[in-house]
Amino acid sequence: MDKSTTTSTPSLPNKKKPKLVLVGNGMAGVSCVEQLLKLAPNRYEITIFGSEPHPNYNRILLSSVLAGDADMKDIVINDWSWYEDNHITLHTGHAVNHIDKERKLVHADGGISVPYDELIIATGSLPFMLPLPGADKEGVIAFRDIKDCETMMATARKYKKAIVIGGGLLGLEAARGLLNLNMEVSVVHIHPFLMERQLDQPASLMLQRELESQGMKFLLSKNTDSILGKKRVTGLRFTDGSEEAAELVVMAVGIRPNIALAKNSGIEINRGIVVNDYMETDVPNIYSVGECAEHRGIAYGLVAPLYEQGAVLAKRLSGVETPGYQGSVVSTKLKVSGVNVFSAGQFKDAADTRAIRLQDELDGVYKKIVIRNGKVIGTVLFGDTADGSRLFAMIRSGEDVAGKEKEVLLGAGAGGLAKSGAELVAAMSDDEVVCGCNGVSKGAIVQAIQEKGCASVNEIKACTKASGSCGGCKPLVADVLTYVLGADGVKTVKEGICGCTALGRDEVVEAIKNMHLTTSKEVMNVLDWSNTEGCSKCRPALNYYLGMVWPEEHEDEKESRFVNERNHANIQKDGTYSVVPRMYGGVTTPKDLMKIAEIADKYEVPLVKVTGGQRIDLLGVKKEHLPAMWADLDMPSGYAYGKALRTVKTCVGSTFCRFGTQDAIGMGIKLEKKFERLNTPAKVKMAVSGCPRNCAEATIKDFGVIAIDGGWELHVGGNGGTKLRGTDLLCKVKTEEEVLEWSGAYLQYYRETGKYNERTSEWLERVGLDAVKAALDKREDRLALVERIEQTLELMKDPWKEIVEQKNLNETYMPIGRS
Ligand SMILES: Cc1cc2nc3c(=O)[nH]c(=O)nc-3n(C[C@H](O)[C@H](O)[C@H](O)COP(=O)(O)OP(=O)(O)OC[C@H]3O[C@@H](n4cnc5c(N)ncnc54)[C@H](O)[C@@H]3O)c2cc1C
Ligand SMILES: NC(=O)c1ccc[n+]([C@@H]2O[C@H](COP(=O)([O-])OP(=O)(O)OC[C@H]3O[C@@H](n4cnc5c(N)ncnc54)[C@H](O)[C@@H]3O)[C@@H](O)[C@H]2O)c1
Ligand code: SF4
Ligand code: FES
Repeated sequence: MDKSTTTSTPSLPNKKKPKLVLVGNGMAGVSCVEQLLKLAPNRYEITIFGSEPHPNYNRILLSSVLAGDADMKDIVINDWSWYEDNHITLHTGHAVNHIDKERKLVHADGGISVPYDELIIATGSLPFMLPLPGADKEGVIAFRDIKDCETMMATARKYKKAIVIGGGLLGLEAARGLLNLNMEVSVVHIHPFLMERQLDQPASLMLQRELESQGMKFLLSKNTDSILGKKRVTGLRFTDGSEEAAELVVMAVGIRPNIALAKNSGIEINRGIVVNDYMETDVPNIYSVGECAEHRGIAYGLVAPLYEQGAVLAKRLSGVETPGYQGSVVSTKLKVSGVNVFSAGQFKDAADTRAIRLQDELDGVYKKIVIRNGKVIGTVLFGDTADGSRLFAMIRSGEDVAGKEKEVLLGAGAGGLAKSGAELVAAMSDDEVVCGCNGVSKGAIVQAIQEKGCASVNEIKACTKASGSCGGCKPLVADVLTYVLGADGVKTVKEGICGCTALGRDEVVEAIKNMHLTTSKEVMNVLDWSNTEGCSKCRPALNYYLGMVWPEEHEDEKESRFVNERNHANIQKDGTYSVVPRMYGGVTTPKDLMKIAEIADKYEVPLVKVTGGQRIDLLGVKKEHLPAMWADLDMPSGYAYGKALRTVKTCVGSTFCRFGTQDAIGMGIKLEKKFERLNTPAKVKMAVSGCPRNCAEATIKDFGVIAIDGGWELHVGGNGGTKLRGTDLLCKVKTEEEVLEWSGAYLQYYRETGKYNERTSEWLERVGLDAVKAALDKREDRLALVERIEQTLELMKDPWKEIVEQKNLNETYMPIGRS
């Protein structure tokens, strides 16, 4: 992306045009110029100075570049040609060092001086570097620009151990990126809770648990005292005397408005450059927008308000009337894949506020709204953030919700059933904001689709900018498209399974089959992966696809699995583990119960809990006790951590219940014994009820069996989690053998066509019930699928049995964090 330090394109000679100079070629300043060019295309002769050697790029997406989900070339917002096309003179690699207010001149490094009539200062922020002894050592960096990003990527090729100081948005995104680059990462945070500026304590704890399960390590309530090492950093020492080794230290402890230029030029500053509602400084014809500007005492650090500021200034400079900038309520999302966090407004409790909270620790969902005087003033969402834009719109509009506060929190889920994306969009008002970064409403997107013919997310981006910054609103933009055009009208734009490839799931699986690829390395080489090591998204997916296509030849690549699967145990929030033995159909015996009790006692298990899946969870187990506990238990693993069959819940059925028409327990045990250990694209839950009263809740399971007079109903695609979905009826059968045949064929069809990480509820929505019925309708097709699943099932082994049968338990067992 680097070109030369200076690209100078003389603008069209026009003496009458006033000269506009922009200092800072970043997101806020250039966005203001873009708007100005739209409002008054030929009004100014424009010059832009940027101290970085790049054209205008999307700083936000540096996190995605680091994580391997985007390429440097993807993050350019305005390429070199944009400046030329708009007759803008661009000086890159040249910092402006002084403003001569009297003579209206800017002076830049390299002896360049340029006169101005109007001047915009948009110099952004500087990362705050803790002034610690040793902070100047090699390997101690910030995360702010392309250079930092490149340094991290190069460091990861040579070194193994990184520490990120600061558990805020930036620190966590940096940490996730470094993990993807195969570094071991510890995050040092001064507070006891992560992202304390954006989250309350419960959400913060859930976030920590999720990130720990991804392999991140946290050192909380830690204050760094000094940076160790000679020339290069070797570690950190903390004020409590403890030390931690590191070969790379990334400081992400906040930012400071970059006001040096304004300060040395005599422009009024406080924390930032002080501006009024029209973004004017105290000096005539000098304005400021972006992170360097301080408006009504606030210097913002997110793009949405900065773009609003730019829009106001563009109007001011083009003579379009504007009420001025009134300040912004901000919302944030963390850009870490697999983690949904949203927070907006004033979400902390105060004496004059009341909050409603909903916490579901099983599915990892937390929702909170804060109410003052009948109005929503803040929200925190974890796990399920679908209601974020609706709640944010309420906060911004100040709508009176007195009396219906609970409805507001439960939102789309109220009344029990989750709504589809298109239904959610239908319920949104036209002025509700879909893209927070760019302030694009549902109405504006609908207009772009209906009036400008946009038929894909990319075309909408080009037209409205929606989804062009952090990208977090892409799914919602896609939902608006589907809502307006219907699924058939939407252009399918090819998207790869991750940032390492443009190939989609089906193409990758086809290539694995046709080219007989049996290892991830082979797939990545042959299919030209851009990142030869793969990333956290494609590695586990490839491991699954390879195992599905070549059950015998493919050797499970343990290092590609997520940490819980790698360790055959669920890590808990306090760093301990849970042990869940299988209990087929929820049935146990006094002997097994006594054994479990003895073991719980022997290993001082702090909590013994009966789970929703009808088994017993031993919680709070120390890692070093795991192998011995499993050896003592001598019971099969319940796979409570895996993308595999979890449980088969049963009711008592005809064995004891007077309503029962069939043996639900017996059927459930058969199913569980048949499919235990089977790898599936995502977790699978089953249930069997002995009559249509359905006490085992089979209609919210991936595969539900309900006894009816003379047979069984087979239900599919249910989900009782965050996105509640009732099952669809697949078929009715007469015998238990038929239940086993249909369930085997159904599961294998899901295994062969599902995307990795896609639950059956999502898969069924995507492929359609009719397609599934058609695939299973003919007996010969069903038997072919059953044959393939049988081949796989024959090869499955109990992981803990294997581990405990090894001579040296602790050596064989792979601790968290090591592969
Ligand atoms: C990794 C990362 C991820 C982020 N993710 C998000 C996110 O998800 N959502 C969100 O809303 N925000 C996010 N942000 C914050 C967002 O990027 C900033 O708010 C935004 O870039 C600020 O824009 P700006 O124009 O004010 O400053 P900048 O984009 O920093 O631009 C300022 C430019 O001015 C140049 N400059 C400085 N001084 C001079 C000078 N004297 N002469 C010439 N040029 C000069 C600088 O080199 C810089 O290029 C993220 C930031 C980072 C670093
Ligand atoms: N997804 C996003 O929206 C996103 C992503 C990245 C960056 N950003 C923006 O970039 C800017 C910088 O982000 P940031 O996370 O550095 O800023 P921040 O101020 O939000 O967070 C800094 C964190 O560092 C912690 N901290 C401070 N001193 C510390 C110390 N000595 N040791 C350990 N921890 C310490 C603080 O408690 C705080 O939580 C912010 O404006 C942020 O909004 C946004
Ligand atoms: S589903 Fe029917 S058989 Fe099973 S427990 Fe309930 S009432 Fe009894
Ligand atoms: S919300 Fe960030 S790009 Fe739309």
